[in-house]
Amino acid sequence: MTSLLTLKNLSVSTGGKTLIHGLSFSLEKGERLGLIGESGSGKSLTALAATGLLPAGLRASGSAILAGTEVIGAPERQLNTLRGTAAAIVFQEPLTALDPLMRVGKQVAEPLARRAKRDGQPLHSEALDQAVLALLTEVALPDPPRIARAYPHELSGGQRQRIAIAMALACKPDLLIADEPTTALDVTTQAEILALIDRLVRERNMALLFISHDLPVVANTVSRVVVLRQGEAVEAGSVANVFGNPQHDYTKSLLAAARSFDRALEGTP
Ligand SMILES: Nc1ncnc2c1ncn2[C@@H]1O[C@H](COP(=O)(O)OP(=O)(O)OP(=O)(O)O)[C@@H](O)[C@H]1O
Repeated sequence: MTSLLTLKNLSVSTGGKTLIHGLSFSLEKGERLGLIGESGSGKSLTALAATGLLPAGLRASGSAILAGTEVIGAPERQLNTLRGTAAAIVFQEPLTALDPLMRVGKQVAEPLARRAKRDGQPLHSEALDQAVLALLTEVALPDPPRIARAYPHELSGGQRQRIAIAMALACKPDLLIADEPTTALDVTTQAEILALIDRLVRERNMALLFISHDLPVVANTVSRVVVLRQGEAVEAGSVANVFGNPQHDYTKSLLAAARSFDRALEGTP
């Protein structure tokens, strides 16, 4: 079986500095993989490199094959097609994905229309409006017609993240990449957005690359993890193995930090 995403010896560098060192892992169709590691360990850069979205000044080498296409060195045109179909990313801060001056319904309509055209079944006017409302309903936004007319600043942080998720779904991706999708939200909203992602991934049979430093959330969301430290994978395996029987000292220290945080919250020493 060919994997949906295969990284082989992927490195990312800037100037003389290497930020990701020879990373290799693969993700099968419908599989859920977590990328964990402390801040600055290279989680986001891995996702950006895998989808050809590295910012200017950063250079990737090695291989990242997404849905059968080599991303590293691919022309922008090819990458655009791939991002609109094979993979979509939900970022930590929904405002980065949203245009502040455009009604959110129109923003969801754009990727929907693009994907429909690519599929040879173009959507226009009334049918497109209906598809937008259906997508807003799917991400459990209340009163979709009202939300569709709203501008991003008129929505709550959780509602904005639901819009960003709807825009990702509009691409009908085989792979959803969620990069710390709940970090910017309050705790109750975090739980709702996680439950939403969990449901959508299951219902649409998408693969999930889930980036987070919240280990309990990762344990509940994915089945396999890769542990990154300073741009290198130090450990990888099933959640049960890596969390239950960590081999690397760094993984042990991440787990110990998560446990002591939990104990502090419970008020036990
Ligand atoms: N555009 C850039 N130019 C130079 N260095 C960068 C750039 N973007 C990221 N880096 C560096 O690359 C390293 C990895 O960053 P990355 O954002 O992937 O970490 P992360 O694990 O996702 O962290 P966080 O959890 O804080 O988002 C960091 O040392 C960061 O400073």
